[in-house]
Amino acid sequence: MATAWTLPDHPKLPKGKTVAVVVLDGWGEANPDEYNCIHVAQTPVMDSLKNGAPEKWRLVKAHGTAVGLPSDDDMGNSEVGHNALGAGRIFAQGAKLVDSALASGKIYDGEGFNYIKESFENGTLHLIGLLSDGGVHSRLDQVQLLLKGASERGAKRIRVHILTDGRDVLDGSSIGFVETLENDLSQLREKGIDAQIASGGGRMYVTMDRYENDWGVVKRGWDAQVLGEAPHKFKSAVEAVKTLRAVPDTNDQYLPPFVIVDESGNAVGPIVDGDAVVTFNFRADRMVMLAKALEYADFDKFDRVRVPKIRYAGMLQYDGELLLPKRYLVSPPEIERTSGEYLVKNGVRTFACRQVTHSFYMFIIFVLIHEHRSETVKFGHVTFFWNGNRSGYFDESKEEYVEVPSDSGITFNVKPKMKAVEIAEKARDAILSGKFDQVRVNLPNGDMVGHTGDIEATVVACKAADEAVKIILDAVEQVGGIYLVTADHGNAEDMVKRNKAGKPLLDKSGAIQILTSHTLQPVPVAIGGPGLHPGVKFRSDIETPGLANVAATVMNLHGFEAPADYEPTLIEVADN
Ligand SMILES: O=C(O)[C@H](O)COP(=O)(O)O
Ligand SMILES: [Mn+2]
Ligand SMILES: [Mn+2]
Repeated sequence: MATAWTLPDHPKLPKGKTVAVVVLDGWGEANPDEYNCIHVAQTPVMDSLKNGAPEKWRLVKAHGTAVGLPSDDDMGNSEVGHNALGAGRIFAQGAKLVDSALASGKIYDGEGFNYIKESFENGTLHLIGLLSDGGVHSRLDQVQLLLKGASERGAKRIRVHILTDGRDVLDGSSIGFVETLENDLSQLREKGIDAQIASGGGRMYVTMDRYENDWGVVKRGWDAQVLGEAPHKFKSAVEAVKTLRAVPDTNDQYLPPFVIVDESGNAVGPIVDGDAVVTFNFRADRMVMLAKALEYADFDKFDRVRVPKIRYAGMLQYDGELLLPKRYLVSPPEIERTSGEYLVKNGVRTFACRQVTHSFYMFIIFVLIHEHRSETVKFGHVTFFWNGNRSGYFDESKEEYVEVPSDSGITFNVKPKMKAVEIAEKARDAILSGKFDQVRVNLPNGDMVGHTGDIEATVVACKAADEAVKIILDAVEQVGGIYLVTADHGNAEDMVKRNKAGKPLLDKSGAIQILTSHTLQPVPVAIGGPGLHPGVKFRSDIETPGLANVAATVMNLHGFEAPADYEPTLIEVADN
């Protein structure tokens, strides 16, 4: 059935207000203590939203089943958080879809697996991805099942190219994951399968860049994985990780690339003609660049030196618009009819097609042009993820996506303010220009600096994000607009691993265990601004709302009712 794109008018809320949608990345709500960097930081603007208008500030769930993850033990993340914010519904996410496909065995019946299987007789099966149980980009138990399943279905020679984590899991945990994998591979070897780890490196330094921020990262991985060349050579991956971690100031996230070599010093697993490759991350953003390098014939981002003729499949298809990669083991969630697409179509499509009278009215009062700003490390969050893992515009004439380049080649604790002011100033200018009805931004500081585990720097980061919010809210004030400030998941509000009672855990040496990852905490949603109808307040009848309830709320703020199958709006309008 054709989609009915026209949204009903909201019975009480007007159209034509400028709406600023601000997503604070990694900004959850937690008990105030010394490891809550948001609490420790001076954040007068966010504090005033919380304390100034209790009926216009509330918490929503940003993790687990509320955002389509397998269980409520799964922390939120940017992909699922922004997907829910933009799509207004909860879709079973990659982690869950891969779980079911493995459990039912359907993964082995699909086109993707049958394609790579053609290489099993004469070639090697290479698995490349993030080795941890973080559940954000990949999960070790899924890799274990895939190894078992592939070997039972004829893979005779297997090479695993690992990326160590320390970002979605504790730093230092990489050794345990490598040992677990080594154990599995040795069991396969006992069954006569030639299975080994072939290369590795830390996720932030090798392979897993995103949004084309730094192709050098992908090249380092390519050299090790495909060419079998790296500055460090070891006989085993456990030895590699232990040795490289012993160097001062290194951590799991930033381990240099290494290859595993045989007795004669030759790399054990370069990728060659006839091999099969699976990138086993289910999350797209940090695998798209490698997918391009593996799949595109025309490629000029770095010199690939040798481009093997391989059969390549992603765990999922990473980009539904680019159809990248062409082959994949599990179909991604079909996140369609996102709020962004609806809103664009209600500004323009109605004008262009049949509903002439209505559309003319719409056109005059609602030329909808979105402006989306963020710096490169988070750029795609308010575009790609927001739009249901889809790159590109819905209607280029009505949308503008602008990117503020990130600093590259540094860890963000060095510059915790990042480009927050630049992002906010661009948003401010867009709001003041009067050309845009929705200005959507992501402020990355709490998250990007939170992931470094540097508490002092994260406090500076939170203050910087708060200052950026002020710049944006001041502009909203000037144009008589509306704001909705929220976050995609927690991070900076809790920087320490805790026991069940909430007490910080200590490591063997008595030091606190720093939490570099996201959290299970809820996030705030605050609305306001001079353009907000005075009767608007948060409903009290939605008991456990989540991020998916935000899309209908934003549609209301633009003067529309949300589609019936969207999660309900958070707001109601009292007659006064
Ligand atoms: O990719 C990352 O940086 C982390 O694994 C998750 O962080 P994000 O979900 O905030 O991007
Ligand atoms: Mn995030
Ligand atoms: Mn993050």
